Amino acid sequence: MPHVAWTELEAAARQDAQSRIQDQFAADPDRLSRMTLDAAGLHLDLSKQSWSRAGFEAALAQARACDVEGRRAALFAGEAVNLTEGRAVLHPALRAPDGASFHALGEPVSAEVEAVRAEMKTYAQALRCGNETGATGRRFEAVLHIGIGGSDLGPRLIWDALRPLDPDIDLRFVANIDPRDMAEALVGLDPETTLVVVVSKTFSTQETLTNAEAAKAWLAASLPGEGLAKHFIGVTAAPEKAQAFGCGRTFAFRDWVGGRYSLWSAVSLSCVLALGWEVFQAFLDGAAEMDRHFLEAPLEKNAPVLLALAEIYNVDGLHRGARSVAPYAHALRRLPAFLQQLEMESNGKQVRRDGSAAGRQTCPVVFGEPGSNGQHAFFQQLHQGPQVVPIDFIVVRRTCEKASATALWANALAQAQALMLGKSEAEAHAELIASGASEAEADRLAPHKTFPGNRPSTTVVMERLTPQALGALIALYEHKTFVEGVIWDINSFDQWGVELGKVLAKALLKDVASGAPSADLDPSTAALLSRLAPAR
Ligand SMILES: O=P(O)(O)OC[C@H]1O[C@H](O)[C@H](O)[C@@H](O)[C@@H]1O
Repeated sequence: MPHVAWTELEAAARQDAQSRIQDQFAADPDRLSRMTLDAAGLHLDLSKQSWSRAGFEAALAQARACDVEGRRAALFAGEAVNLTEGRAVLHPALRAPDGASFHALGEPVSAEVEAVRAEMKTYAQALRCGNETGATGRRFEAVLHIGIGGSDLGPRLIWDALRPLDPDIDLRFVANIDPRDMAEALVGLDPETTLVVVVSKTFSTQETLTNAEAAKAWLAASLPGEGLAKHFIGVTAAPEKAQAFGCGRTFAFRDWVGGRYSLWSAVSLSCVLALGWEVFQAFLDGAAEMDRHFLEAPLEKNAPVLLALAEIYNVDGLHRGARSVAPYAHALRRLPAFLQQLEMESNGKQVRRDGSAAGRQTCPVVFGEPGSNGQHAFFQQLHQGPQVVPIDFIVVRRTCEKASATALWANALAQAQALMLGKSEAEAHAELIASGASEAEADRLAPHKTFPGNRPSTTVVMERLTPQALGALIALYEHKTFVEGVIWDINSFDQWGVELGKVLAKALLKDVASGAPSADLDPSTAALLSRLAPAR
């Protein structure tokens, strides 16, 4: 396909850069109804974005010109959309209801997906009711989940979001190769009642294998050798490697499940064990509902498409290179970290699918913190910094059964309002005078108390943080990421950018082991290495 021009979108954005968001409501009386929608139990409000009606139409035209609908069909049809690795990308198959018929590169996959789901369900039931025990016959009371990147962030998000206050199974996570992570996770655990779930798509990730070995040593110190396998579960696309490591049981998934899209698979087994199958099924159902919406809703009322277009408009039209995300729910505190991997590992690319230079900004830097904590930290920059940073507010109406979350969501709404409206220097001046400041004092302080405003945001609202709502929310961002990749014409499903560092780390470890740094090290790295390497 020839490269699509950006002329109209850029021209519309130049125009919109001259206007203020709040004035768009008067200019276009339908703005609120056109820019709000409901999908899979979530409500989205994109009316505080920077686009005018013409700007939105230009963004929509860009999506059509890039054949978002055709590429979406190719994704769901299991074509090799990950073209640098020749793989299908079929995470929607993992959450589709029983009886679906997905194909990966022409091969049927749904029966296998259902079989693994059934296996997870049976195993979880047996473990939770005490039929599946450890080497000494005691029931499992804790699960230690070892994995990193896509084999960690998703399950951790699910657990934090959905865990009961007082869980009957204690779920701990270890990702970092820093031994401190493992040491903290093991505090208070009893080897006899701990199940270790080693999660790695490749089963060759250095951090995960190192931590798995450490866990093995910890278990071996107190358990009979022959029973060790009962305490090790492998979740991987390379089951033979998990068996060779000593896992007594493995749950498999295929290479058409990308690491950062794998939380719908057995990668979340630990969560299934700790939360029960019903909770996980509801989580899958929420995502499947978002899949249906993504497939069926017209582009102009399609939640992932609109979310993607708002970002495209900010990045490509208005040159905004960062986006913040603020979940106003303590239980969603890991969402920013999850989205960082999902979006930046998917779309942080500089070449098009055909290998030519993208020649433009692609994925913005994504960062965030839960609200309202972030307000007391980096929001200063969002309100008054020279750089405009669009933000997504995730608002949960009721976060807790016992207490009202009104103060929480009122803060979210107020932040979005403040970012959009701002405060002029004249207003700041008048306020200072009204509070008793002298004219000279008001002149001096007013510039410091001025807010430029006109800063865009999207608000996503859910009634409660149910498993369904969480599933829908994550699927919403997955499809948004996909649509952006289509419009930027990049492959969202490889991650070559993480490889070089791994190779160099291996070489440095070799240097340390041999005690002889290789001669071709740059002076800075050589000096740091000699400072850090233990003297021989
Ligand atoms: O699941 P694994 O094979 O252990 O991979 C874990 C993670 O490491 C890799 O370096 C990639 O950056 C991630 O996409 C992946 O999720």
